Formats: sequence, structure tokens, C-alpha cells
Amino acid sequence: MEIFKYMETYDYEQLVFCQDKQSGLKAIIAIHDTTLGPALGGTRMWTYESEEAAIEDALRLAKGMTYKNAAAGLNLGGGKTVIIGDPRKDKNEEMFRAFGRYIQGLNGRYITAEDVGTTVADMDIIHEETDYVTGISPAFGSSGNPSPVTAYGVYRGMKAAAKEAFGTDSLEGKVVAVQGVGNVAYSLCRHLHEEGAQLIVTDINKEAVQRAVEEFGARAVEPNEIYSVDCDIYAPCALGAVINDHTIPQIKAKVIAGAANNQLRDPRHGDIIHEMGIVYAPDYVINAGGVINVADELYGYNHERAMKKVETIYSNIEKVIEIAKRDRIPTYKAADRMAEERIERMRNSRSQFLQNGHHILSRR
Ligand SMILES: NC(=O)c1ccc[n+]([C@@H]2O[C@H](COP(=O)([O-])OP(=O)(O)OC[C@H]3O[C@@H](n4cnc5c(N)ncnc54)[C@H](O)[C@@H]3O)[C@@H](O)[C@H]2O)c1
Ligand SMILES: CC(C)C[C@H](N)C(=O)O
Repeated sequence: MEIFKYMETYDYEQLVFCQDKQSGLKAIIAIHDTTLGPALGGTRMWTYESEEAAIEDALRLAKGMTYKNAAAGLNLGGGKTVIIGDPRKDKNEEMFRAFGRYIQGLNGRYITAEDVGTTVADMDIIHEETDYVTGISPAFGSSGNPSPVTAYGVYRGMKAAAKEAFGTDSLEGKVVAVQGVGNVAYSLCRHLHEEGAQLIVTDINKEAVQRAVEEFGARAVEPNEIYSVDCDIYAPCALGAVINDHTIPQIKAKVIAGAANNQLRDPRHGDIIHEMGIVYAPDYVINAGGVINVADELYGYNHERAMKKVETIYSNIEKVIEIAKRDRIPTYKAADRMAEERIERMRNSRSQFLQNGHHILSRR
């Protein structure tokens, strides 16, 4: 990968490599765009096949956060961190302390939170070194684990997409295929079950599957079977790139609406599902609940205010569908247009973010 060429093509601002020999920290912080404000995005810990794969993931996820934050109406730019390692084996306190010091060194250009492989407890350790971290324990006046709020936003966005496909936003009796039943999807399944949807679930973690079967009466299938099951809605809630040349021909769902980031392998896959008549709820619009919730900490966390903003995910999905129909484009392009237009409008009044994150965080 030619890193500078890639960064220039997609207009990234900064890529930071963090190494701490003693703790084993190997982290990559990618800051995509700070036009709207400091870059807020979670920290993923994952066992990457190669350093190149980790860099690519950090870059793709950071850009996704720029679009997510812009489309959600937040005054925040986009960034993300990946830590190379196995979250079940390689974590230690010194690692997150060291990482916290690197974040502090960025002086507010980047604010972190949870993502796959990191927890509230990890954020609390980071908080020992820096204020530029959200999603820390409620005991600190913070918002805690963002996953249930993300799930609620996905549930609301799924209803908006269902209204377009089925003429009603009721999910009662609808068959929803949920891929991955981790932190977000477990709460999502609960909302769906309470509304009377029928669930088909899969996960590489057998215990997670078993829990969904026992608590929500879900039917379990093998991970590679989830694409081809007979269902109304496919909800990707594991990792990205699951909508691709191999999976698309198998999909029977009329709606794709889930929590995973970067669901489309490439933009052209968004064109293909559009031509198939599938209503696709763009990932970064529907899964913005968590970031909306943690972002509220920057104003002194208020749950009611945060949830009111999370409710806008329903109307944002409606808006994206409306733009797509008006301009005869796929929904993923409509979402990009919505986000890019907001960034461009703001670019006229401010360019690069200069430190005021400390000022914001001091209100918390
Ligand atoms: N947590 C949040 O608030 C939040 C916010 C926005 C987006 N997201 C995105 O949503 C997705 C899920 O996040 P999470 O926090 O629930 O993570 P998680 O790690 O708790 O859950 C992911 C689940 O997917 C399973 N999985 C992994 N690979 C799989 C495969 N090939 N087939 C089936 N299952 C597989 C894992 O075993 C795990 O149970 C991620 O893409 C994340 O980036 C999360
Ligand atoms: C800021 C976090 C809540 C980010 C979250 N993991 C996301 O992808 O939106």
C-alpha cells in the first residue's frame, strides 16, 4: 500500500503509529477529517493478518466516522484507532495507559471510545491519562457502554427502512436474519423480539448464539448460511465487507439494515443491491446511536437529550431514502451526499480543527 497516495486520494489528515515495548501496544490512530470538529471514533482491538490490513482498517473506519458524525448532525470529525492484538489475551493495564498518553499527545484532535474488542473498563484506564475519551463509566458522569444505544438506533432505522419496503414500519411477524449477536446485536434482538419479529441468528461464538436462542426463541444457523436464509430483513452486526460478490447472489432479504461498519465491500456493491430492489439502510447512518450517545458527554452527559437525538436516526433513514428516490441514486450515495454537503458547507467557515477539545471536555 502506498500510504501517502491513499491518504491523498481520500483526503486523510493524519496517521499516527503508537508503539510501547513494555506493554506490547501497537496502535494506529487515523484522523480523516476535522472540518466539523475534533475527530471522534472508537478503538478497535483485533488480530489482524498483517500490519497493512490493520492500517487499511483504521483508515476505512476513520473515514466512515467522518461521514457518520456529519450525517448525524454532530459537530465532530472522523477518526478511529486500531490496536493490533487479541482482546481476549493481549490486553493489560499498561497498554491502555500508554495508549491514553498517545491520545493526550494529540491535544484534542482525536477523542476515543469503545469499538469491537474494547470495553468501558478499557476506557476507564485510558481516562487515567487523558480527558479525550468517552464511553467511560457512568460513575464518572459519563454515558457508559454505547452498544445498547447503538442497538436502539439500529432498531429505529430498521423500522424506517421496513416502511419503505413493506409499506408499514411494524416488524411484527417479520423474519430478521441477524449476523453476529455480540454487544449491539444482543440488544437489537431484544427490541425485535419484543415487537414480535422472528429471529434467525448466527455467530462464531456458540455461547452468544445459545443465549439468543434461549432468550428470544431465535433459530440458529451456521455463519456461512446466514446470507441465504429466507428472511425479510438481513441485519449485518459482525464485521464489515459482508455485502460482496460472493454474498449478494445469496441474499433473499428485501431490506438490509444492521450495525456493522463498512458493510459494502466496495461502493459498486451498493449499486448492485440497489438494482436488485433491496432497501439498504446505509451503515453509518443507522449505526450512529453509539456515537451520538458518547458525543453528548462533551456537553455534560444527559441521557434524555442524547436519546432524543438518537431518535433522529429514523428520520435520517427516511431522508436518505427520499434523496435516493429524488435523485435516482442508491441509498449509500444519497447518504454520502448528505454528509458531504454538510462538511462542504462548514468548510467555508472553518478548515483544520484547532485545539478546543479541552475547552469542550472541561464542561463534562
Ligand atoms: N458497539 C457500538 O456501539 C457500535 C457502534 C457502531 C457500529 N458498531 C459496529 O457494529 C458491529 C458489532 O459491534 P459490537 O460492539 O456488537 O461488537 P461485538 O464484538 O460485541 O460483536 C460482534 C459479534 O460478531 C461475531 N462475529 C465475528 N465474526 C463473525 C462471523 N464471521 N460470523 C458471525 N459472527 C461473527 C463475534 O463473535 C461477536 O459476537 C461492528 O462492526 C462495530 O464496528 C458498533
Ligand atoms: C464512538 C463509538 C461509539 C464508535 C462506535 N464504535 C462506532 O463505530 O460508531
